[in-house]
Amino acid sequence: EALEAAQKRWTTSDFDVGKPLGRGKFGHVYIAREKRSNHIVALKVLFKTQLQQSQVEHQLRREVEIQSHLRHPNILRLYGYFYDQKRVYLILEYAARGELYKELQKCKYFSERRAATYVASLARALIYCHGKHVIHRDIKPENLLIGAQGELKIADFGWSVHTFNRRRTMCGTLDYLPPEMVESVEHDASVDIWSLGILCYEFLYGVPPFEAREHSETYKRIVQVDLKFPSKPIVSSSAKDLISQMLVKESTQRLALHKLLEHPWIVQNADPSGLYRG
Ligand SMILES: Cc1cc(Cn2cc(-c3c(Cl)cnc4nc(-c5cn(C)nc5C)[nH]c34)cn2)no1
Repeated sequence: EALEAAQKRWTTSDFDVGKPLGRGKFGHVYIAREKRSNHIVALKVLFKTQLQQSQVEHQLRREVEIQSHLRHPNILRLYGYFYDQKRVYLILEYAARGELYKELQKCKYFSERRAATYVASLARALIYCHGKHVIHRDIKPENLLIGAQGELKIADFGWSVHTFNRRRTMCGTLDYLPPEMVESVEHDASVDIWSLGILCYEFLYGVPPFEAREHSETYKRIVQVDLKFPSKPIVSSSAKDLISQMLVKESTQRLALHKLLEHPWIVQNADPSGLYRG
């Protein structure tokens, strides 16, 4: 429809802009309606001055380039972008049930069925991305949104890269980084498998596995893969087995994503539709 029209020159007058949905480091996200199609979108407004100060323009260009070409039910669509004197605008898919991390904070931790359903849909989205030589590199609750049917949407490809130009820069919060990125050595698509393992642990226990008061402590626990499972909440040994196969220091030994989808814990707990209806 109108939003898909390739290379249309968008301006703010094409939209009725509504309330702010959230704020990030470089700007805000508003709910908006595209006037011609009445399509509801999320309009991400970023300030050029702040982007320039943090030298992230190249990252933003990559985010737009990568996300605009990805088409998957568990990846937030980026329909287009435009800019004016002071701001850059990203026209994004609106996720009607908001941010996953708020849902996780509210529930403290998820049931095994809900966690497995989310992990399976993220694995399918990552298989799709890796098939296009894209690694996300920043899979964490803050970058996940929930669609109208309860489906998970990966957002914010600000740290994603095309694997042929692998970078060594540090990125994202420490908690989710695998050993090879914390030690800033070469990394590949298996970094997303590590982060998905961290996410699965946090879905089930409410905290990431290597959390510590000091950065230096978290760093040590990651490189030593100091993985411990608390006695509470009670979690099945099958779930622990899956997590233990993903959080492996040697990146080539991590469970492959297509193997994850065949793991008994996923097969027995994930809803095949990828929708968690509660
Ligand atoms: C700048 C900046 C802010 C953020 C974080 N952020 C993302 C959203 C967002 C997006 Cl991109 C798409 N759909 C959304 N739907 C919601 C939402 C829906 N409900 C009922 N409540 C909320 C909140 N937020 C969405 C907002 N902020 N990233 O960069």
